[in-house]
Amino acid sequence: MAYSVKEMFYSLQGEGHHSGRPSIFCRFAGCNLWNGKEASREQSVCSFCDTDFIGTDGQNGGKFRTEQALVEAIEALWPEQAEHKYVVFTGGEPALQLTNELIIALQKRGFECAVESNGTLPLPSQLDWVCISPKGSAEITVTECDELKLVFPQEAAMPERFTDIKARYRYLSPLNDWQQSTLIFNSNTQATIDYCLAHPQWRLTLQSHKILHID
Ligand SMILES: C[S@@+](CC[C@H](N)C(=O)[O-])C[C@H]1O[C@@H](n2cnc3c(N)ncnc32)[C@H](O)[C@@H]1O
Ligand SMILES: Nc1nc2[nH]cc(C(=O)O)c2c(=O)[nH]1
Ligand code: SF4
Ligand SMILES: [Mg+2]
Repeated sequence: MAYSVKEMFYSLQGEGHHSGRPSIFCRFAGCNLWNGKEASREQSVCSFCDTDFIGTDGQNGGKFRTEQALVEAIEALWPEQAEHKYVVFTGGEPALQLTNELIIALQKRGFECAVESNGTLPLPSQLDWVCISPKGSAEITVTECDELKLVFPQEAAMPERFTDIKARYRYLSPLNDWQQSTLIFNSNTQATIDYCLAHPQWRLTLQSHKILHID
């Protein structure tokens, strides 16, 4: 199986349950809910995406023709000799490309494998951590996850719609301006705080990498 990767980098997980954890991000190209072009953003099912996932031209990006080639490129980004290896597959929508073969090959090299997915497509069974982030009116087909991380508020995807999804943790992440790489306190942040206080099964998470100005 060949993989199209927009970019790969080593940083701290900025969002959700593993916030602060050193992680390699492997960002696959392409998404099923938006083609990535500004001209079609408004007509898309997902219209607030903050990420460029078109093509393979980002840092450490490229076309990887085999699992082995991608495994080696990921391994090369982890600090030498260090343990607690962790890779987060994101995108774009990683479910379009991610396979158990890739995950198992990385696990053999000592990596835990996590995914950030919109939850509309089936995911490989061997993942160590599954984070689902529902988008607008898109139907969620994943029924169980480790972490449900909902961008808030979304008219067609309010938290009550997802009570049937089994999740170890439920987070609300304030909707941020996709044109801004800095996190600024705004009315969405306040609305998220208010919703969590009134519905304590939900916890606040912030895109902390946008506060810290790291990748
Ligand atoms: C770019 S997406 C890629 C993974 C997958 N397609 C998804 O949507 O979960 C990575 C994460 O960024 C979040 N995200 C994207 N745009 C955002 C925005 N404008 N404000 C807050 N979170 C955003 C998504 O909800 C998701 O949790
Ligand atoms: N630091 C950092 N944390 C992240 N968590 C999820 C991200 C993503 O774009 O999927 C992301 C990202 O792009 N950077
Ligand atoms: S589903 Fe994820 S990658 Fe696709 S457009 Fe929405 S936020 Fe971006
Ligand atoms: Mg991001």
